[in-house]
Amino acid sequence: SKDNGNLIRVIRGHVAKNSYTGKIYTYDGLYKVVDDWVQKGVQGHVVYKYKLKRLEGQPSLTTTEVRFTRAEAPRKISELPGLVCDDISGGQENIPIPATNVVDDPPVPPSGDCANNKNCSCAQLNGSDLPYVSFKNIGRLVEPKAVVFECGANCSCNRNCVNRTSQQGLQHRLEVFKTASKGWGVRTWDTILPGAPICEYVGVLKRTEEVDGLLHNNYIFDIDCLQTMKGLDGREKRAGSDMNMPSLHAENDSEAPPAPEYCIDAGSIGSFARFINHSCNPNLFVQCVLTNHHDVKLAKVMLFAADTILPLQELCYDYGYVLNSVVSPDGKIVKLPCCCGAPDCRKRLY
Ligand SMILES: C[S@@+](CC[C@H](N)C(=O)[O-])C[C@H]1O[C@@H](n2cnc3c(N)ncnc32)[C@H](O)[C@@H]1O
Repeated sequence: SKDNGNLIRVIRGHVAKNSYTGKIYTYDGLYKVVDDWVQKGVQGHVVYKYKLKRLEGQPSLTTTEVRFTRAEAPRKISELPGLVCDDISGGQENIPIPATNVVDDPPVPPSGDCANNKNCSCAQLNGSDLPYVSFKNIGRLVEPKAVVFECGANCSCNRNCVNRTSQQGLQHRLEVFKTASKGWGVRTWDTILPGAPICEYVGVLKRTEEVDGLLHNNYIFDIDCLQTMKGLDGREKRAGSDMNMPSLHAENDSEAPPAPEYCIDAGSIGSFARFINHSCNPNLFVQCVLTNHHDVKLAKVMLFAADTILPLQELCYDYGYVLNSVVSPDGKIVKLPCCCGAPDCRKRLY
């Protein structure tokens, strides 16, 4: 109960003799013992009880704190009111240390998240603002970028830093399903908001020259930040680019950017991302992301939501092939009809 704003509580247990008249720290502050007595417990045992008065001059208690201190500590981290971080240690401790904030509106996490750190060098590489905003603890990409510079192993922030959005793993419930005309596809069970991260395109990292001419491998993704930036236009402009991308190819600015040197082959090993189909009117877009190094040739390839995607909609992105660019060993152009069904479908993938 409260007495002139100072909490009075009764606790059971033992208090060391020399601190009997002294002060006691509990979950919710500093107390003075104002009374004590002994009772018989229900099973006949002796129970020592102490009446404590919260010392004045401490910050006033909020209702949430009072409720919390009267109950057991919460069993699940996800149920903590005002949860701003699941584990402030970023997985470094054996037991996660959550952080809560029921004071600020909106609640902000303690430092360790670059959202509050104007000195974050990774954040600065992205321009003046962070590439992501946090919404309900999920980062969302504000706008497509040539490349996103995320915090990584060399940064002091923790695993939950908003500038590590692509490293947070799957955020939505998805299903791999058989489509009528495109083989397997992927659809969502949850509403996905624009800019939300979907997944990384995962597979075996290979040199593009190793896979050139492999017509029967449909799961190869070139690591091509130029195309990422400009969509289809990027690759078409490769031959004579006048694009201004100083951060990507400052060394040979006057020359056309080189063809992608590396690709990700999900033909034999990969994640569900390999089942995401092409659409000429996609709801995902491709974004190159750098986390632990700054080599754009080896950027991570991520898929982000381009739109609000409703439950049971199929996820798809633009594969970005240039028409007539796939040629068989005997020199014939290989064509693949598109079944995306978009009103403005280009009718062929390549
Ligand atoms: C990366 S895989 C996607 C998963 C594939 N549907 C499966 O069953 O494994 C790419 C292949 O899927 C098919 N595909 C993807 N999008 C398509 C589309 N819009 N129209 C027709 N086929 C498509 C093509 O065979 C393409 O080579």
